[in-house]
Amino acid sequence: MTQGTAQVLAGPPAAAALLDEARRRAARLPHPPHLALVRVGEDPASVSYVRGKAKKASEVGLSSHVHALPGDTTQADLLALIGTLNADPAVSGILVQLPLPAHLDPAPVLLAVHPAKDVDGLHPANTGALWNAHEGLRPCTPAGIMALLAHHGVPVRGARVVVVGRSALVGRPVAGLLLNADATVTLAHRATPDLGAVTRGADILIVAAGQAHLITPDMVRPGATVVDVGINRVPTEDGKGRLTGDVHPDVAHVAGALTPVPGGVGPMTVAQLLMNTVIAAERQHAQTEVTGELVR
Ligand SMILES: Nc1nc2c(c(=O)[nH]1)N[C@@H](CN(C=O)c1ccc(C(=O)N[C@@H](CCC(=O)O)C(=O)O)cc1)CN2
Repeated sequence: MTQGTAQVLAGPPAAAALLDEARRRAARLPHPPHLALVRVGEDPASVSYVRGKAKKASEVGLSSHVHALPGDTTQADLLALIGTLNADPAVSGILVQLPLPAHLDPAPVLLAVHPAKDVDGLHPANTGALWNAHEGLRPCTPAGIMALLAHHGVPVRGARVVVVGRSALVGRPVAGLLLNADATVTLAHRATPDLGAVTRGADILIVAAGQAHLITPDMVRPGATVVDVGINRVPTEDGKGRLTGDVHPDVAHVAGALTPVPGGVGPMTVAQLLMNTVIAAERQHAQTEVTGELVR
């Protein structure tokens, strides 16, 4: 098979729409929202993602600062920086780029971020709010997936959705968002027996398993919408490597619609982060107007 037939659910136009909204809303605030980007060490992917976030922030009228800490930073020093950023009224949002170096424990770090500044939506106060359908900040890639589906007119309400992958960053929260949107959700993972039998039941299949080409055409219901969250770098003959998703390219011959990799979900992650920063700034502005301080 050489040519795809599925509709391409492109990320850039959906991300541009989200960024336009972030720009419009940021301009209505008394001060530009400020995003603190915390990176520990020099992991090349993290360096590139954080640089991209800062660049996009300035494009939509947000200020940002990259706090680049050395790779041997201690847990105590990282927590101290987060404490300083929490207490700084000029900081609207804090993002700690993941993964952290192996000697650091991410759980206490994510717990230390003030929930009102947690623009990554990973603090338990925000994940709990998500699961209870209460107001809170939502994780960027999952919220970005919802925005991508909405932008391309894919209805979620009443759909049978299968999510493959149960990570805290994508699988679990996207399942929660889909439930809140009245989808019927199945959460599958590497221990799910006969994964294909489960995925073939999906009207919408969301794959965030971190395994290149895990999903093959025989695992997809004809006409289904497939969202590929995987970003896997595979070797090429020229040694440069190439990005590929968790979904085999031949799935394009079976699916009704498919997100590409690159150029699908990835750009939504950054756009949603900036939208979250604007939402956080709006809520902080509204709260300090009433109470004079930010209440946890
Ligand atoms: N604290 C967080 N850490 C990480 C998150 C996150 O949401 N919060 N997500 C990922 C990495 N990530 C953002 O941080 C991210 C991944 C991919 C893209 C993206 O636009 N990808 C492009 C391809 C980029 C390339 O060529 O390498 C695409 O898919 O088109 C943006 C952000 C892990 N860490």
